Amino acid sequence: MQNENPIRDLQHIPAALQPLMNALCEVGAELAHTIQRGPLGGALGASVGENLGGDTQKALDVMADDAFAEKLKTADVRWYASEEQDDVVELDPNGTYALAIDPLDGSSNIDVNVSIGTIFSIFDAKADGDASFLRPANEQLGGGYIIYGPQTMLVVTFGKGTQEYLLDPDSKQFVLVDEAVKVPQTSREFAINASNYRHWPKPIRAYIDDCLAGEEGPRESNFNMRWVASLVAETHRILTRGGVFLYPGDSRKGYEQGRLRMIYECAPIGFVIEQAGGLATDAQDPILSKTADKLHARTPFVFGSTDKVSRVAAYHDLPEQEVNALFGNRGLFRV
Ligand SMILES: O=P(O)(O)OC[C@H]1O[C@](O)(COP(=O)(O)O)[C@@H](O)[C@@H]1O
Ligand SMILES: [Mg+2]
Ligand SMILES: [Mg+2]
Repeated sequence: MQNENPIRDLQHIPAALQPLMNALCEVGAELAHTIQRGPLGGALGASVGENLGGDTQKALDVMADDAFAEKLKTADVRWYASEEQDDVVELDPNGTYALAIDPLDGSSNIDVNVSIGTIFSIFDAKADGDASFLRPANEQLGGGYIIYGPQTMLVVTFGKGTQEYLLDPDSKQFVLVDEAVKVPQTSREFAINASNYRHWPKPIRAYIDDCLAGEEGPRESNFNMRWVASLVAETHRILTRGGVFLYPGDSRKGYEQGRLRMIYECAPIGFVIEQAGGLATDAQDPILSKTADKLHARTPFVFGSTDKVSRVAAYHDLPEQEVNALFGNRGLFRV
């Protein structure tokens, strides 16, 4: 499948970034096809190694990484930083851009036919590879993701709102379907891996306790819970119907800063969410104000509808006796 322009509607994409975006989408469309063929194309979920973050690499992780790195060599990209590579790789010494990527997000869902994705972040290239990425997230030129689900979609921002494109299975082109995506502000859903409850910091436990207490608790309202275990799928749901996502730091060894990686997961998702009118933090401070201190650095991550993300931050400012109080006594948050 070859299309001269994998993206049909280019009007929201800065001209200089169009070759890069077309390259990303060309590989994205090919990956969507590979994923749809599933086991007919080989054992996509087979374990093939381990990356620097200690995660098992699946065949599709490596396949996706190879495909993006190869295609981006001819798309004006100088520096390539991938979840699946230990160090920054130089693709084109004359390239203008630095691209960070999670080639395949939600790897644990490959074999279970649940939505997975690709997350990417674009900076202008500096002379040094590492320095091109170890900088404030608010210097991103663009950020977004491709979700491979029942529909394959591109969601991206270049700092002027968030746009959404659908891969048309007939024309095999990404077609603009929403030029100003907005995070709904009214929602009663939260997403967190609740199996880690006992490891969470107290303010996170208190926030979730109060959601679980429902109508009888200080929120005086019932909540619903979701956990897909694909960051792209959680993001897409929150962009569509609001809510809040939390992956906090916790007391497990290696999880002090949570699980998600700053440069190629949290920074671009935070950019997309903020441009859609939501908020993204490290549980307290804006994610876009943060700078990673190393390529694969992790960070706690909370994002979604503004009031909910602000409330999570506010729980961190509660006096000790309020955080420890049973929900019925957490007076500050009644109503
Ligand atoms: O298995 P856990 O701890 O619930 O973590 C799930 C999270 O891990 C991730 O799968 C990490 O991404 P990768 O699959 O790219 O490593 C996220 O998509 C997801 O939000
Ligand atoms: Mg990921
Ligand atoms: Mg990944």
